[in-house]
Amino acid sequence: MRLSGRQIDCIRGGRGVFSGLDFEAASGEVLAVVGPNGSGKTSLLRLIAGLLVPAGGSVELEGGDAELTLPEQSHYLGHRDALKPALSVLENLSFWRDFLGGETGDVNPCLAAVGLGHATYLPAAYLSAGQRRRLSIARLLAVRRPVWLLDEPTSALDTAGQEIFVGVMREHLASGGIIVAATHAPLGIEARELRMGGGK
Ligand SMILES: Nc1ncnc2c1ncn2[C@@H]1O[C@H](COP(=O)(O)OP(=O)(O)OP(=O)(O)O)[C@@H](O)[C@H]1O
Repeated sequence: MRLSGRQIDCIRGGRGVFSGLDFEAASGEVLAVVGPNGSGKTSLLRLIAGLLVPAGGSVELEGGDAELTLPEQSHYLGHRDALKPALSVLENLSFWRDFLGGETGDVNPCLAAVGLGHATYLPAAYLSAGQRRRLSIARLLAVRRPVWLLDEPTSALDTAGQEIFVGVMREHLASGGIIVAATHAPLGIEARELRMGGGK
C-alpha cells in the first residue's frame, strides 16, 4: 500500500498555506510532519482525511480497498479528543466503533490495551487529559483502518502512555499500516520527516 500526495496546494481563509507539496508513505512507514506553528501540518492531515479540499493537486492511496474512499480507510485523530462527557469510557468507545462502521464486538480489550481497563464505567468528563488521549487511541484499535492520521498524538501522554502508544504504532506498522503524524515532539519510533516551511 502506498499513500501519496502530488503537488498539493492548500489555501485557508483566502491565504496560501503551502503549495506544490509532494509526500509519500508506504506500508509499514511513519511520516512525521514537522514545522513551525501555522505551517500547515494540521491542514495537511485534514486534506488527507477528506475534511478539507485541496486547491490543487491530489492525494491517492494505492493498494487499498478499491471499494472504499481514502477517508473511509483512514482514522483521523485531531488535537481535540472527540468524547461525549456524559457517556462512560465504554459507551464513548462503543459509539465510535458503531459510528465508524466497526464490527460489533467487545471493545473492552481495546480499553485494557491503553491502560483504561479500570475506568470502563467512568464518565468521560472525569478523565484526565492523558486518559482522554488514551481513549482516543483506543479508537484506532476498536476499528481497524490502514491509514492513521494523527495530530500531536503524544500530547498529554505520560511515559507509560507513550510506551503503550509506541507499541500500538509498531503493531499497526507490522500489519502493513501507514501513519502520518503531525508533531512537535519525537514520536519515539523511526519516522521519515516531511518538513513544512513558512509559518509565522
Ligand atoms: N478555519 C480556518 N480558516 C482560515 N484559516 C485557517 C483555518 N484553520 C487554520 N487556518 C490557517 O491555516 C494555517 C495553517 O494552520 P494549521 O493548523 O494547519 O498549522 P499547523 O502547522 O498545524 O500549526 P500548529 O503547529 O500551531 O498546530 C494557519 O495560518 C492558520 O491560521
